[in-house]
Amino acid sequence: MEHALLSRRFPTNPDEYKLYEEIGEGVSATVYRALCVPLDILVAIKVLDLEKCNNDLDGIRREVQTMSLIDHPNLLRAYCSFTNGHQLWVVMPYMAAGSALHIMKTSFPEGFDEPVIATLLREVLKALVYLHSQGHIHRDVKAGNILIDTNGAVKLADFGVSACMFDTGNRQRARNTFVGTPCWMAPEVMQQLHGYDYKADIWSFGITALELAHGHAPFSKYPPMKVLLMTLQNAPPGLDYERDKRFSKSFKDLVATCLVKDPRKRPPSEKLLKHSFFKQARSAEYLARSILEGLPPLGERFRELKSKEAELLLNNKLGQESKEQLSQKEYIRGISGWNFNLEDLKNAAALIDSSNGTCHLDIRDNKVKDVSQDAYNPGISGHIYQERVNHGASGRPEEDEIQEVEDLNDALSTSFPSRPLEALKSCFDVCGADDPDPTAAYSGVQPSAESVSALQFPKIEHCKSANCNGESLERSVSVPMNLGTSGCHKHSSGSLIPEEVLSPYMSADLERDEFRQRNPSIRNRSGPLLFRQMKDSRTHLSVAPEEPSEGKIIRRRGRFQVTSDSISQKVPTSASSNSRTNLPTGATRSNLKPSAILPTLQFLVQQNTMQKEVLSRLISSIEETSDDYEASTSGSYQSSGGHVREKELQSYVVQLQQSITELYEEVQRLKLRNNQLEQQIIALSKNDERSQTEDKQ
Ligand SMILES: Nc1ncnc2c1ncn2[C@@H]1O[C@H](COP(=O)(O)OP(=O)(O)OP(=O)(O)O)[C@@H](O)[C@H]1O
Repeated sequence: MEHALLSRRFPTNPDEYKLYEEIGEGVSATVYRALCVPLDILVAIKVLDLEKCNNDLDGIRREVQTMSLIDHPNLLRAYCSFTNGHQLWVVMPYMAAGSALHIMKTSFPEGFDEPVIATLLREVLKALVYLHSQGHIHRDVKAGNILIDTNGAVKLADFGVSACMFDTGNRQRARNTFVGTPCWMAPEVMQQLHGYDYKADIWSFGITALELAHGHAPFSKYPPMKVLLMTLQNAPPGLDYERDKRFSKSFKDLVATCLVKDPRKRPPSEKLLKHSFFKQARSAEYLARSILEGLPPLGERFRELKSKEAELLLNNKLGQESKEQLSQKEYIRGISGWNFNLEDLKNAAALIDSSNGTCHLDIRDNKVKDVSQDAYNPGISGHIYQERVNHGASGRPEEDEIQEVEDLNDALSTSFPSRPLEALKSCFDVCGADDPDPTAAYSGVQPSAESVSALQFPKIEHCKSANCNGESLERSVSVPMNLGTSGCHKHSSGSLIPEEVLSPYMSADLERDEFRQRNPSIRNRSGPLLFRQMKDSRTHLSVAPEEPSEGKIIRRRGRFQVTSDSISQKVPTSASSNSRTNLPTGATRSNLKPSAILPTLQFLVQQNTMQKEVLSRLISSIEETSDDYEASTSGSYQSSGGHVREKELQSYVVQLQQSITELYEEVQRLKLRNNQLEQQIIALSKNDERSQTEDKQ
């Protein structure tokens, strides 16, 4: 039936469609229920405003061609698409029950029962297995993109034309809207250091599992900046043993398996599908019976949701918490978190007018609205997501030891992110406003009237690795000068440990640094933020010295790349995976004497102590700074001098935060190395003892 429909010729003339009510809204599009008049078939039409997307139609067309090869029952595929004036219309099957998110908002605010979740997730996972086997990354897995038909059929939606356009165009110039929270975004995508691959979908899948279990995604009540920091710095979210008693052990295990920060440790989708959790998945009929019965029509539900939102905006008071409110609101709209960029965050920050406590939010169409302080839905927003260590990571001594620093960071991120630009730079490797704009030559593309045929729905993204002129922002450490870090005069760019000591153990880093020195203009800008900025640098894509160790690119097609599935077969680059790589150059197990390694070890221990001192200085410095800051903001400190001081303090706090992040990483790295060295020494001592005994005999 479905194939028969897909093969029918859907008209590409807008006059042959009758638009009914609105049934959904995304970042850049509005979705309508509609009738295809000549075929007498109900459809959904996604209408994108091309004028708002500084778009690259050729790029879209190429992608669309690639996507047309995709065909799976769990992926929502478009019937056709065409331009109508400055709009792009995408005609697709009408999924009458709407998204899992909408269903939850209407009838299951606390989330679904486990068999329902298992059924939904199994279908989504089948779609991911297919996509990944084709070398694609969906990149936008979330409850808002799980669409359900009245018969209980489940399809993963959102081919992300909007995102494609944004990713390949210069979105900042085109829109002044703030886009979503990064709740579903994998840490490696946020970091933008080594690119990402299909394992990013596994993370989003884990977050979606939590979303379906609780009715909202982890951190959904927080502003984007905080979500970024929490995702990067805290232990991964998970199902709590106590609070989530209603869920089985296997569900908890599934979530824990997906939400591992190291993408290499996440299972591929194919393996995940074999997880025991999916044994409880049931049929489409079961789904229809258990969650769709009695649901009001989609359009009605959507209207209700919108009016609730409007009511909330009108009724609530304004104030400090409005940042959380923003995030919650965007979440409710089911907005994608993968499309935000620096400019958006700047705009969002600018809209938070801290002077009078009023917050204006421009979500779409440049409409300025009042946003209130109180939470949208006490049931949701009052439910702060408890961070917890949900699997093997738990109780890691390193984490305990740096908890202080994390807490400090957390406190910082709670208190200052009204101007997140600088702080964002520590999380992302992004072009700031000052960066040369590679798309500046863009002169406004007028969409041609020709049809973009056979659009496909899954938002598909490849691992991007591109370059951008400009100073590298990544890994920059800037310890404030007044901290008096006696042993650590090297305040910028990387390790606090002298290179000659570290170099034998850091060959990968060193190679990367060397590469950078040889190619000063080249930065790793992989991921969506990069691609957006670097569409004209595609020739550099193949130069991938910093390509992730996994998901090796096998071939590229347009903006897609095919990655290797057999991650496990790859040579791990982590220090722990091959102790030999950690030995000093030229040393092997057979000829290394403990005495040769001891000085290095002692030096590392010394460095560790030094860094602890630096950390405690940082902590006290930040405490002083916070006091200053509070004093300056709480009093009648309104003069322009005060403003300048405030700015100085903010950038100082940002510097401190960057330093903490770097130091934290450094300490962890050192600890790992120390452990390895210790183990090597123990092993070598044993060897020595054994050979001495043998010699004696
Ligand atoms: N084919 C469809 N049938 C029924 N409802 C749909 C259909 N397509 C989209 N919707 C509804 O419209 C909403 C918005 O869809 P859209 O794909 O534009 O946005 P999104 O994925 O939430 O956002 P983004 O564009 O940021 O990824 C969906 O969450 C869903 O509820």
